[in-house]
Amino acid sequence: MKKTVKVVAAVIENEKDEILCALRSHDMLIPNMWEFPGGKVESGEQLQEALEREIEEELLCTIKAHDIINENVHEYDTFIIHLISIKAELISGTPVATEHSKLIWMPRRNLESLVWAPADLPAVRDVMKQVQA
Ligand SMILES: Nc1nc2c([nH]c(=O)n2[C@H]2C[C@H](O)[C@@H](COP(=O)(O)OP(=O)(O)OP(=O)(O)O)O2)c(=O)[nH]1
Repeated sequence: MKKTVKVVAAVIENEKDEILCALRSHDMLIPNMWEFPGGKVESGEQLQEALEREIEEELLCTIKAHDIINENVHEYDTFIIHLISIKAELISGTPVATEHSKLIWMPRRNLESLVWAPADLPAVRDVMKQVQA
């Protein structure tokens, strides 16, 4: 039976209506695909708490995690992912790619031009549909 992993991912927007996108490096699982940065939820952790920790560890900046935008269960060849994409706000610092090969701020309307990890596509569509408040 395939293992299911619970992953939280941050949809961080800047003041120019651009979204932070991260390119998985060639030596990561699901290599060379774009994702919303984040990682696995540890046992006993709240979703928002897990996301804030992962971003601090991976991007060396502080975010505040808000509401869930999309939840998607996707079956990869070797595991099943329960991906929870969460709206988040940059509180301090500048995101730095410590594990990813690249970070970019992408205008919301252009998100679909990137090659996303397959599990992310429903979240990407939802993010593109959201209009600026
Ligand atoms: N972070 C993140 N992972 C994603 C996304 N879409 C997607 O399929 N994944 C997959 C890739 C990985 O197999 C898994 C998350 O693993 P990870 O390597 O980012 O998480 P982690 O930092 O907690 O992992 P680890 O190094 O502790 O093993 O989920 C996404 O948008 N964000």
